[in-house]
Amino acid sequence: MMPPEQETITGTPNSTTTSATTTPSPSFLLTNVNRSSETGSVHAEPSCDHAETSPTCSLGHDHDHHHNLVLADHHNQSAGAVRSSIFRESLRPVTLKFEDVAYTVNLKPRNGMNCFSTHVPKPTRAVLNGVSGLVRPGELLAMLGPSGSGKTTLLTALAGRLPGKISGNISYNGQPFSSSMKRKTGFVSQDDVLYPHLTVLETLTYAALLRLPKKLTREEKIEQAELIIVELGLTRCRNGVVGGPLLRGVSGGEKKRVSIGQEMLVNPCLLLLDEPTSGLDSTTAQRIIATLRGLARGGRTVITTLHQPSSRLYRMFDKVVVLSEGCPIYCGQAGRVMDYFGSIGYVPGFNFMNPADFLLDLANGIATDIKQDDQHEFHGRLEHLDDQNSIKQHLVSSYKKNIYPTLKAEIHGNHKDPIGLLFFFSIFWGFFPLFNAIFAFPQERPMLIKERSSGMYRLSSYYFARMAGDLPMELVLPTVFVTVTYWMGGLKPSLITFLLTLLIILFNVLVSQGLGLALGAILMDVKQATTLASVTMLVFLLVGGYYIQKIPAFIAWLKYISFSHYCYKLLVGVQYTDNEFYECGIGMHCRVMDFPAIKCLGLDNKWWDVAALTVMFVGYRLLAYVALRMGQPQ
Ligand SMILES: Nc1ncnc2c1ncn2[C@@H]1O[C@H](COP(=O)(O)OP(=O)(O)OP(=O)(O)O)[C@@H](O)[C@H]1O
Repeated sequence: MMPPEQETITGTPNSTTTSATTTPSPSFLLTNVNRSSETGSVHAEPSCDHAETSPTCSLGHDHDHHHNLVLADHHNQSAGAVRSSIFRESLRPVTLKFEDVAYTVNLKPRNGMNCFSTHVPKPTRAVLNGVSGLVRPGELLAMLGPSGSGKTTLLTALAGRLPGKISGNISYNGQPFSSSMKRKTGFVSQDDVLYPHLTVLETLTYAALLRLPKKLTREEKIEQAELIIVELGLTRCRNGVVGGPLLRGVSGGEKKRVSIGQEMLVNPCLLLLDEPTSGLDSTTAQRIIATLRGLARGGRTVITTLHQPSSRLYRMFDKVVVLSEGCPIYCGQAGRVMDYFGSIGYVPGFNFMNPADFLLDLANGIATDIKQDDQHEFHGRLEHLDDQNSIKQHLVSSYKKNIYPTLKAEIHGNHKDPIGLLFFFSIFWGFFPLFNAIFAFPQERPMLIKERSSGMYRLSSYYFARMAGDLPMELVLPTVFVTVTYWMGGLKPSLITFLLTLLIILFNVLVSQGLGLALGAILMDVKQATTLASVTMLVFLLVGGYYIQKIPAFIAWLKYISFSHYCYKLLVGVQYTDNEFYECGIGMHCRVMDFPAIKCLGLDNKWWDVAALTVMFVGYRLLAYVALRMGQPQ
């Protein structure tokens, strides 16, 4: 059972296996958590509103990486500050999925070919061939590949700007490209399209005046342009002319940032950039990628093509797609490429090789080194080791075999979400005793009247008998469900975790039953009680914390009276301990309790949750009893 796609973001820094929604469930950690908890370095500070999250991770012995993150964080913070002041319109997160994208172009017939002949097929060329991927809000995806591998074509297709017929599926929050999506998409082309005679300030101001919605005043639009200048570090050259081939103007990096600024003005949810760092020195390139990462961390979906990023740049990407002659050879977490290619027999020629160089070599069919253990098999498989085409073919077929099925399942959301399933079953299983209990008192009116005349209301012996009768079922079925759920999730919980999970679900069942008794006793009308119970359960479910994490303030208090909320908190709480870590980036390990979707829940006081459930367990029954004593059963 998956939650529906949500607008709220409580993203994760590492989400290969996260849900296909914009809200990764805590289940993501169950398969990624480092149970040994030996990892030294930890980060902190994820926020419940990922849109403003700025994770600061201290890293395992990696100075460069640390430097990158500090730089990125600086940008994140400034990006966050500017966003909060200028972008009053909320950002709508976009999850972009593309599956089996293929694009073929017709080539001009060669001289001598008879164009009018119906027998000679028109020459065509497959520019893209079965490219798939998934990018969530908060993620920065880089497309890598040699020149002519199809990066720009794919980027243009994702921006909804590619003419001609594209086969495959491209969806934006599950919908095809639309005019409203177009308004939310920013596209920065490889060549900066700017007026050379305008200054940086004029360029951005005019763009703001022309592109921002009419409801903003002129002053507000100008203010936004000014803020973009600050955010992109263009203050020093704000009055310099942009320049062009015949007019010396600002530097290439500054020009590129002006182009990005033009798109940022409209606060795009989806930002696509074609080679934003081409021709720039590595520091400027790093600054631009850090800005993009900051924009992504602010809740945007950012995709960029790059030619040859340095290893420092590479480490800033969340995901990469690697293309070789239009075919994908890798799509997934940037930090896992070495592991993946190592697993299929390709290792870099020397230690500490830039992963981007390694990937580009592979995409060109150049395998610098092949693992000793795989040599034999490899020689058998390929006729000539230096045959670049064979290497490419092998990489493409390995992708199809190893990556594509998982990616496809992720795109379709067919992944396992054990906590979600447990929560769903606990709620689902709570419905039966709830509605069962509703009938207990209204159906017993005659007996209750009799009891009343004798001066003693009991909680119905009939009810007790039935509860006892139902108990085996109510115990056995949750046990089966919990076992099946863990089994389906591929997890092997400890016996304690398993028993605690079971206990929580049973507790939830009993509280649910108490609510049914109370409603039945208060209303003494099955129809009314059933309706009220359905509405109450729905509200409790929605504010429980699984489906919606950022509940509007005016109804947020409802979670305190929702037993589903406490049940969910405890269910999540028993799966993890305080000193567990998960991999939240390359070489980074974060505390599980700091995972945004978990931190939002606040699992620090589990005993309070148990106490709240106990109060409800007793309270509902007490309420039922009082209602029976005070009520007037006729
Ligand atoms: N409309 C078209 N007609 C003919 N060929 C095309 C067309 N569109 C793309 N191609 C070809 O498809 C291939 C991929 O082009 P694309 O611009 O996507 O590559 P790229 O990976 O972005 O290259 P670069 O890194 O050099 O920008 C190129 O060989 C290009 O010539």
